[in-house]
Amino acid sequence: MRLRFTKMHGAGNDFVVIDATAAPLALSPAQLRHLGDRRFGVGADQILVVERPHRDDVDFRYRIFNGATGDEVEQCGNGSRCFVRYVHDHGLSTRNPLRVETVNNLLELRAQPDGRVTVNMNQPVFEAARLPFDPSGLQPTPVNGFDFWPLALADGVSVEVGVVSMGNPHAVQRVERADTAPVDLLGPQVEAHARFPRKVNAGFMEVRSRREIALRVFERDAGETLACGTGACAAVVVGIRAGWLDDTVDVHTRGGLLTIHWAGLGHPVMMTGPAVTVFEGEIEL
Ligand SMILES: N[C@@H](CCC[C@H](N)C(=O)O)C(=O)O
Repeated sequence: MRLRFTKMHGAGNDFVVIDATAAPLALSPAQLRHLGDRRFGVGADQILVVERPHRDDVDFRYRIFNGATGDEVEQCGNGSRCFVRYVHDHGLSTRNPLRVETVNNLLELRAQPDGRVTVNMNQPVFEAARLPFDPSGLQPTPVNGFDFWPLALADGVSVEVGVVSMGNPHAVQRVERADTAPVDLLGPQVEAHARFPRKVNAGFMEVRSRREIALRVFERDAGETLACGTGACAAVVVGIRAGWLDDTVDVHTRGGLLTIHWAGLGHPVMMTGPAVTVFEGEIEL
């Protein structure tokens, strides 16, 4: 099968985007991994598939697969911005804002005049069972009334994480400096920690001021990426709940800048950032 694709990125978190609006497309995990493979395929952190919606009140459905495993995941912040750019650039819709369903959510996305995209990422979810996260027997450390949970890692190391779901699970720890944080060492241990039965995205947040953080994320089934949109939302939410951050925060990732706004409990998280097309192509699968 010959497949047309578009290579895109949002702050360096990169995607292969495929149009399945004309006809249904069922790619196998092996085909998805091939698309994600940086040496033998195209190369991408995630594969995004644009489909017709299953319900009347939204414009599209979009599905997300981690490129390294081919497994479907619930949410991808940077991908959702690229999805809007893709749909507009390929003439699939001129609507703005667009409403889109993901496997477990409904998002509203708005292309901005400056080329960036703003996404209503919905409200963060803190219930442990919904991540899922198993806190049984653990003693949390409350910071400003928000719980940080101790995670025992190898060699007697323990880290304290704030846990939150942005549709997908996140565990965020505060570090002195993001650039020297031991992401390679601790990221895989947090990601696969037994307390997270479906694994977790591991965030390392440096608070630079009340309006600025630096963030690195070791993504579930992807390794460290240059940016993680849901990770940026999760880190800012945790920082606001802990009393460290104001409601609008610039998040510096290794691949670019994202701006996150959250007015607090009961409000959705708004994420603004870039969405860029790199090239288009065809591949034999
Ligand atoms: N890059 C993404 C998140 C992609 C999914 C993640 N790896 C997971 O498994 O939950 C983003 O920008 O949010």
